[in-house]
Amino acid sequence: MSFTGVVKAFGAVRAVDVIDLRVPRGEAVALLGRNGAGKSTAIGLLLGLDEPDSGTVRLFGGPPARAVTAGRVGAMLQDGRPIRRVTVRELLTFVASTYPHPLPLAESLGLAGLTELAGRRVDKLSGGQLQRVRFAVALAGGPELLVLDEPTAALDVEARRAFWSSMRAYADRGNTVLFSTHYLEEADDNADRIVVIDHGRIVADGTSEQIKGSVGGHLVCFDLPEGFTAELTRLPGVVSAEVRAGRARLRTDDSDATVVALAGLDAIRRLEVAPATLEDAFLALTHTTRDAKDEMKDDTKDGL
Ligand SMILES: Nc1ncnc2c1ncn2[C@@H]1O[C@H](COP(=O)(O)OP(=O)(O)OP(=O)(O)O)[C@@H](O)[C@H]1O
Repeated sequence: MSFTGVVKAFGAVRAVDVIDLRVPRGEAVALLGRNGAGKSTAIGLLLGLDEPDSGTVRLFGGPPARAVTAGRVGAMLQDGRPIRRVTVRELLTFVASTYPHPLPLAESLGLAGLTELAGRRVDKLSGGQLQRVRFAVALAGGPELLVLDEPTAALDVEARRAFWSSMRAYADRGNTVLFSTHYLEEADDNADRIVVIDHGRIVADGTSEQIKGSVGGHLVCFDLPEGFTAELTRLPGVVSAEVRAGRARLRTDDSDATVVALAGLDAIRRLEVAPATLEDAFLALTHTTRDAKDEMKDDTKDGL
């Protein structure tokens, strides 16, 4: 799957603002971004639901519509109302019949945790159960690429855990999975690779460890001593620093060197060293780009 120089605007909003991305077969990729970052738009382009203004999207070497028509892609999108008066089994049997190489019904029911609910009417299910039906519909055709837009949004803890274990089992068969989520720990636990989008652009792309490392792999926190004058961002390893209520929070890619330097400055007060979480990295990445953009806008305003 590939995006090359892809742009998609809605009026003045550049929802996707030059994306280049290549995903090889068999990878499980998480797409992260704040509300309105451009995830759903990118997914729509990938599925051929929308055309880019410029650039190209390719699926299995051809246009998305060809791969979708050939039944090679399964998608679980955010909306989609249930069809009335059919049972889960009837719905999945029908969907599977439209694909050339569907999964056996028992398998899609099992993977989605719906075996017990097969005889129930789709329009009588709870929100979380319906979400599992959407997952089963996405799997029914036995797709080589599974695209999931916020797949766990309505699921309770247990259903969520079961969902990820099924997703991983499906990816382990050599299938590609692309999912968006706002639950960062889910991306951390379940993706081989994480792509962070902000304002329609890719701001980070790598394994969870690489992304955490790119913004400083550890956080070093300490109370600033009276009269401390050293410039925090010049300390060894420090990538960024902030001070709140007299307490310094340093992001560092070499916490040992940072702590040794602080000791040399006799600055150790209530010291804490912790590995950065994906959430720390995400906030650092998305705030930086927003602030940079806002500053640019302000500069432009000043210039006018
Ligand atoms: N059909 C549309 N018409 C006009 N603007 C749109 C349309 N679809 C998306 N947008 C705008 O494009 C931007 C990206 O939206 P998109 O839905 O891709 O974000 P997202 O990352 O999926 O957000 P969320 O996490 O909230 O689902 C937003 O500013 C949104 O308002």
